[in-house]
Amino acid sequence: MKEAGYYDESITNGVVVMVEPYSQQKQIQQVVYRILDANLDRAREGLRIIEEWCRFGLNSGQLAGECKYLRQEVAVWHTEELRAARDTAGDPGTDLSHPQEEQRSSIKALLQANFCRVEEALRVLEEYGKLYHPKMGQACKQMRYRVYSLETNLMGHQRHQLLWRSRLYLVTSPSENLLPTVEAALKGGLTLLQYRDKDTDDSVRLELATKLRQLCHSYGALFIINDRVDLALAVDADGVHLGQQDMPIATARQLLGPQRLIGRSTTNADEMQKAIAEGADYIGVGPVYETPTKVGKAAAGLGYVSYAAKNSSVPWFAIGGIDANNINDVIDAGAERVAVVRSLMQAEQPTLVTQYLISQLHRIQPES
Ligand SMILES: Cc1ncc(COP(=O)(O)OP(=O)(O)O)c(N)n1
Ligand SMILES: Cc1nc(C(=O)O)sc1CCOP(=O)(O)O
Ligand SMILES: [Mg+2]
Repeated sequence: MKEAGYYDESITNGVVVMVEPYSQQKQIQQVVYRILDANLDRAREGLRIIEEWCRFGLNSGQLAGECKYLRQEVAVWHTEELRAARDTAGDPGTDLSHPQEEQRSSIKALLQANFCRVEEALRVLEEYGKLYHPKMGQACKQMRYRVYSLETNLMGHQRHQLLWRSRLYLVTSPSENLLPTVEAALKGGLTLLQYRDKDTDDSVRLELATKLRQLCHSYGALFIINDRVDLALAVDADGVHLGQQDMPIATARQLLGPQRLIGRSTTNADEMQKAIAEGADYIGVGPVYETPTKVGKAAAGLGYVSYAAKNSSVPWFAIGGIDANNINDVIDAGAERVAVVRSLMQAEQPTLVTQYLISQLHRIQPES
């Protein structure tokens, strides 16, 4: 590669520009080379960490392939002269680490930290690369945008995988013990929570939703907001649950983007087909039994559960009046997933009830 020519000229168009003596030019060049070398390494390492999760955690050849492609694109710029500039012993940065780098609360946090690392490294490469090769800045900029897309796709993929794996869905009701109850359920293996509160001030909703999102994500669980797309965006929730009277799915999708989850309540076959056609990521199927939590809504019954078992192409959750006593009837009707409010919000031992409900949902389905 040609040496950086920026330091060579003393007069350009009759204007005197700053010139460093040759020895200083060389020194500056070495510094630029070291910056490029360090950040090329950083970008590749971060991509490799993300790639391993795509490959072994998500089993996604497509996402892993994109990581590998980006790693190889980065490697093209890692020339011998840049590697030769490395001086690890003389680098004061090798001992510097932030406490947050020493602990990761979840895979999501680990991935996000590494995406940040790759994106930052590419930004550095974009700027300093302009001093090295006329095409390096532009190439790194394009890679950075590809990494942004990869991040969006991967996070969406993660959410969908966890949604499919989730058997039990806790929908909250207002409670003095909201956070401890939710945490107890998370300890029991809950991976999907919906914050539902029809009568509280928005300031309180915002505060509680923020805390619940943090709590859920620290346990690697998905966090959904009932009814309110604006609140879901404000607290960076994983998605929103919309009933038949709530916002149309298409409008919510426009606001939330393709990667967040949208659930829809359904009570009959027509509503189910419409919700799926409109792009719902999952559906609620109920009420299976009449319930005081949703006063005035007639039961759809176990017949609708059986219909859903045969016809739904998206994950669906039987909901309404389900508890430890009748869950096996609902499972026998074909349900693999259920959503509950009172069974957990009013449980004396939410961890144990969560474990019990999940264990029943994992039992082998009877032959039909
Ligand atoms: C999982 C799940 N299923 C159904 C509902 C009910 O939604 P909706 O009909 O909009 O009623 P409200 O919950 O808003 O009163 C739900 N929330 N979650
Ligand atoms: C919020 C909700 N939606 C329903 C529906 O059928 O759409 S039933 C329901 C309440 C479920 O509460 P519990 O588990 O306490 O019976
Ligand atoms: Mg609603």
